[in-house]
Amino acid sequence: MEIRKQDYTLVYYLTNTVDMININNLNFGYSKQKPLFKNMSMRLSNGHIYGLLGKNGAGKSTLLKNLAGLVYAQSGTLDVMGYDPAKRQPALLEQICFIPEEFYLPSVKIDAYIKANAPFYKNFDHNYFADLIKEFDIPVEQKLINMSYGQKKKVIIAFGLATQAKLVIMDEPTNGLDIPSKAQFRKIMASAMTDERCIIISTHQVRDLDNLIDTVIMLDENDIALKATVEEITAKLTFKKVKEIDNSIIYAEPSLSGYNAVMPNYHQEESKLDMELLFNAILAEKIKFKPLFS
Ligand SMILES: Nc1ncnc2c1ncn2[C@@H]1O[C@H](COP(=O)(O)OP(=O)(O)OP(=O)(O)O)[C@@H](O)[C@H]1O
Repeated sequence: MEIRKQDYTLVYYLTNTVDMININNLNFGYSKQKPLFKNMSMRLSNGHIYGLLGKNGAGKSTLLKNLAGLVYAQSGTLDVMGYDPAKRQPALLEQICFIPEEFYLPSVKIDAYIKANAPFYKNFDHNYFADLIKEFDIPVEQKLINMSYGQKKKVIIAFGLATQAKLVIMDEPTNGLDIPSKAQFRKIMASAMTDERCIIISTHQVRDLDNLIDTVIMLDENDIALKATVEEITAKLTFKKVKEIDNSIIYAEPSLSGYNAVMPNYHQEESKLDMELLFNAILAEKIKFKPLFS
């Protein structure tokens, strides 16, 4: 059997801790007059769960679509496991699981759906899929089209994870999930994480991702406003409740008993990252945060 250079490249990417995604000077806009990303550069590696945050319209879904090869850069380069996703080569596509925010499922039962779609993924794990469907309590005898939005979402999450793809991209995966399902989702994602995988989850539901993501990426004003691990963030910043505001505080929001505040972590205090507070803080005080994370 002939082994192509690209097969070697893929094996290399899947067996080493290297940049799985390398975005270099990406320029993208749906029209030339309205650029969405300007010279964006970023590297993402395996073994991480990235949380992608940003205001409505910041470009989260668009960035994910660029990575999945569903829209194309105007200039700059995008390298996903050694491939250009815009070329949509099968060897790369079978290593990408993209769970979009909006999706269509056909008028068939799960069995027929799996029969039609699983063959595109040579590592598809049928037993794991069956376990996930059971755990998510999906009515297997019902046609997909007649399922509730949350049930459909759980089917595509289960399908996506069962593909065993190395790059898992999820756009607002917890939207539409009920409270127990969100907890199941967190548990399933934590166990789906392996050293070879890179998981990117875009969300507004930051509390749903609490304790799951290890790196925060925040998009704002056509670029990356922040990319930092939770460890880095809590090493540099303290999140705490205070009674009064003083000069040490970078950003604060009133709470019932005073303020929820973010301040530099001068004394290596341990605190828990409040992602919602961080998000609002960076939007409000981007210039003050920039030197801390550059
Ligand atoms: N197919 C499209 N054609 C033209 N403009 C688009 C298209 N898709 C998205 N946009 C625009 O691109 C911008 C970014 O949209 P995108 O959906 O990527 O943002 P988002 O950060 O995911 O937003 P949200 O949090 O609301 O889901 C928005 O201004 C949107 O109107």
